[in-house]
Amino acid sequence: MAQAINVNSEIGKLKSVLLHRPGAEVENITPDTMESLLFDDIPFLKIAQKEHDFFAQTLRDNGAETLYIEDLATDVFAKDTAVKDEFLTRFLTEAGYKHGRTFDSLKEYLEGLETKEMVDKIYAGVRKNELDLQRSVLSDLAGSDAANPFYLNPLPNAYFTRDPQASMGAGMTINRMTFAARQPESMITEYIMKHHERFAGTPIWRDRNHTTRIEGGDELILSKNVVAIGVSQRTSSKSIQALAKELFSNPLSTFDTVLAVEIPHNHAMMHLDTVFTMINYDQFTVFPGIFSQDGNINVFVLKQGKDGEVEINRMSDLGKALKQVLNLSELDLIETGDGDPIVAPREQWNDGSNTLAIAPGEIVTYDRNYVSIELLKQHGIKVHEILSSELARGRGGARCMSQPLWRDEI
Ligand SMILES: NC(=[NH2+])NCCC[C@H](N)C(=O)O
Repeated sequence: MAQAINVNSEIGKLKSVLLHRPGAEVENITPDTMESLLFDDIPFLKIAQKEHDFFAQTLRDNGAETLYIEDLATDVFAKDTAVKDEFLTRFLTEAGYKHGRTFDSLKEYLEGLETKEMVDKIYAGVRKNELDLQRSVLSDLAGSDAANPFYLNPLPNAYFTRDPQASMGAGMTINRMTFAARQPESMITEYIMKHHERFAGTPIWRDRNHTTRIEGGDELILSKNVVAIGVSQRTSSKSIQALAKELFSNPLSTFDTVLAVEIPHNHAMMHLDTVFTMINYDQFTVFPGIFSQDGNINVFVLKQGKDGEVEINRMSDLGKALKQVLNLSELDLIETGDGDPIVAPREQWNDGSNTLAIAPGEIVTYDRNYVSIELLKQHGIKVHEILSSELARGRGGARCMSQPLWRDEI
């Protein structure tokens, strides 16, 4: 069985990447649902798609195969109706439907679609006016359920393929997402990893069947041995400790160190990769707002201890911790917005730190963050600028919108 995933760094030449093209789900956001759907505005889909296509073409032009998760899901469900049936049953159950009239009608509706159309509908959501269902129970007539125009909510965050899963070495984590708006996304990943022949035999370091949460924006592969994970609004320390234990004990894993980095818990900095990314052997982007007045930050170095336990060493200097775990004598922390008190928060908000390295010292990032871009160039980084006016309204950048499947070794 060929190895499907190989991600042992953040900077190795990007050869294969998982994407999702924004679809109808993005225009199924309303002002009332924007916040619960984790968006800060409603993108204009046509432009968001053009921008995403430009992003994907930039990756292809620089040697990466672009795989779309909706196509992989279609492959799986078109090939095996029993798997499709099981998926729909679990998907509807997780959406809160018990077996009965609505459950049966929804399942029949989705099963009646061509498979690709069904997958698009799973992402887009199912509106109540798509089914002619008699509403005979009170919850259909009054209260929050009645007010919701959807039987199945849209999944507008799906184009941020970084988060519901995380490639790590030769394996993957399939993530228990924090908010209900995104939890269904990783079920699609689960079915692809389980049933798509391309991923047969891929080790799963942690699956989504947990109560403690973790999201891929917090999971950075700093080297073959070191993973950095954010303690953030979206990832709990319990998940990090459990994943570290798995990585240290699983014979298929090469990881022996986890760097847990505690960042502010808020929407703007929801994941570690919104404030910190690795862009070269010894160069990183960093948003200065994650440090205290005296430049400190909570960093915990987790290593294999005695009897399978995890040993934890606390540090307060990110640079020192990175030098220690990566065996670097020097390093270059490049500040978002050149550290300016106005520019830095503005460009961090629009993902100026959320860069995607496609090779050592070569990144893709949103064109709008021109102060950060200028500074990166001054530090010798090759920058590919991508369009961002509509995509950025989802509060994610180039790293958020990509899940590497294969990177060349560095
Ligand atoms: N890796 C990232 N920074 N992902 C950004 C995801 C943005 C998305 N609206 C959310 O709140 O989940």
